[in-house]
Amino acid sequence: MPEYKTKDSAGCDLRAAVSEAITLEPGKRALIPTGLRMALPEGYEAQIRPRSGLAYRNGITMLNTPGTIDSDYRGEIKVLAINHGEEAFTINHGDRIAQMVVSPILQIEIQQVYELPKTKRGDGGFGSTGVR
Ligand SMILES: O=c1ccn([C@H]2C[C@H](O)[C@@H](COP(=O)(O)OP(=O)(O)OP(=O)(O)O)O2)c(=O)[nH]1
Repeated sequence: MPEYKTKDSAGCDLRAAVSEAITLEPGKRALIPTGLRMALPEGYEAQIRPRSGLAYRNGITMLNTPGTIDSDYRGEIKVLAINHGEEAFTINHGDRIAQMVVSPILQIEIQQVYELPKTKRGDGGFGSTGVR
């Protein structure tokens, strides 16, 4: 059983738990099992994120990044990997394919209102402030 801890780094690595190697052709995606199930305390979530080295070198990221693991989820944690690179990439059993970060969440209740407080930005977004 590999160790999963976050003492010296923000995320703990997630390893592929596959009976057979999976080859991701360019542009293709796959759900990769990790063999992990967990019970997060209420008020926490886990995020599944890419490893930057795999992203940089091989174009392997998570399609839904950050994937959300709910505190009431008891199923196997899976990684939705996608190959954005130009070459096929093979994932073998035990490979570190992603990382997981656990963080507290704010539990909120959304209220419907007819007016919002004014700000300088207002409706501006999506590049409204330019690049310089
Ligand atoms: O990368 C991921 C994302 C999600 N999950 C699992 C845990 C999570 O708690 C559950 C549901 O995820 P999400 O809420 O993102 O999916 P949804 O499409 O909204 O499905 P649901 O209707 O089941 O909430 O799927 C994973 O194992 N890996």
